[in-house]
Amino acid sequence: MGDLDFRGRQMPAWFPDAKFGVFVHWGAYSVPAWAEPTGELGAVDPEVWFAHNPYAEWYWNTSQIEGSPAHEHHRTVHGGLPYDTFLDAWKAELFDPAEWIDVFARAGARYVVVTTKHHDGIALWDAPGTGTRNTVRRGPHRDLVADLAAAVRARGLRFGVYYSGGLDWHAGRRAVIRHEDLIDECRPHDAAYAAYALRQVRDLIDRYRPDVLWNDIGWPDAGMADLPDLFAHYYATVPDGVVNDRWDGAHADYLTSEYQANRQNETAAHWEQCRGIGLSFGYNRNEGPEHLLDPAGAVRQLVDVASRGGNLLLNVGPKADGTLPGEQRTVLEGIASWMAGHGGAVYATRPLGPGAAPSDGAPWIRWTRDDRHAFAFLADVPDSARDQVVLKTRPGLLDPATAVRLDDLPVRADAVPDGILATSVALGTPLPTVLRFALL
Ligand SMILES: CC(=O)NC[C@H]1N[C@@H](C)[C@@H](O)[C@@H](O)[C@@H]1O
Repeated sequence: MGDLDFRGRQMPAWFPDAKFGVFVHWGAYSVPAWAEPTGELGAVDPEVWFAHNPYAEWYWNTSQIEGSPAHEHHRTVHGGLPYDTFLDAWKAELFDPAEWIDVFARAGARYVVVTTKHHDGIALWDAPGTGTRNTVRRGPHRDLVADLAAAVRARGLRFGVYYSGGLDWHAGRRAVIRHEDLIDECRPHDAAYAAYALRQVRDLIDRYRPDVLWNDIGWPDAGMADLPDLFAHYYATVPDGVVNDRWDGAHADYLTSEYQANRQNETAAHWEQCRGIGLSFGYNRNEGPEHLLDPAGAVRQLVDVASRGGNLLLNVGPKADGTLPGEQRTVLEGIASWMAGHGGAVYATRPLGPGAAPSDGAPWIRWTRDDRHAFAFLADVPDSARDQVVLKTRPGLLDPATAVRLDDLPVRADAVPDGILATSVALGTPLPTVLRFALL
């Protein structure tokens, strides 16, 4: 990742301390809210990915692919109408930004990143150059970016903007049929689009002062020379802002992975894994419980990422009417109740590093640390273990006698040859139990 003139720029502590953010993908695509729940990015054959795209926010593209189920769905259910019809049908009549952010804050999110313009080219603010192709002039008739920025900041959370710099289906490109299309064929790279996109990102910076600048897919070739000034302007406007890595290699404060894709980025000094609660970022009416993380799964995703030094950006796909889908809200509320008693073992921690081994099976074990303590997260301890588990640690790392459970239930911890034998109750639950030890 080639740093431009920002060599040696320090990562603001708030970002790695935050550990947990909520992503919001909300757009005209939330009206059809239709995709095949095929599988996770990185686990589905790229050859079938685009025609059977589980990302409901890709509806315009998927429905253009002849022979795809989405194409058939669009023809039979929506009469093959132009995609922008969905913008006018998007009313957001029940949208209550403060209510959303209350759910996200209680779940323990420390930052919220919202789509401001996704690949469909429709802006959620009165973006320069979009004419009426935005939510202020049509559909919701609201500056949704401003509404969300205000609600996020009123709750003391950090606010970030997602912008699709690399793909804009209104910039006159054909549908993405296969992965290599994403490089050139289907992406706008011309000077006119580069000026258009630059003007919009500068507008986002100047209007909303976002704490996170989250670009996606890449940046137009003709606009790469604009980026040093853009980032300099951003940092001058938001000194402790952070920039992600999807600018075609121009610059990054941190690297990103997405579901199972780009996992190699999770070894960087600073990184963030993004994924939906289900298989899609935009709301997909075809997703059922079998496609979604359950609360324990979401908590363990967060703990696993935090234990390896990353942040989890977990996505919520609101419905077109502005309500949060019940099944997604349930997951967030499950995270909330666990984080209420255990967040202190996640926030502002760092990987414990060598000397204490995570597990890759049952029991599920992860570690974090702060300046004075090590935290062991245990889940799925088999019944046969009778609520005992050996935590593999090196001698002299931590003091077993100082073991306490963060939920105040009793625990016994004894030094054994390859670590610590912890004995307690209900270690077999899917939701992690957390033990705290003093570091020696
Ligand atoms: C790895 C990659 O380029 N992903 C693009 C992907 N990012 C997600 C956060 C969603 O916005 C998808 O719709 C988008 O295509």
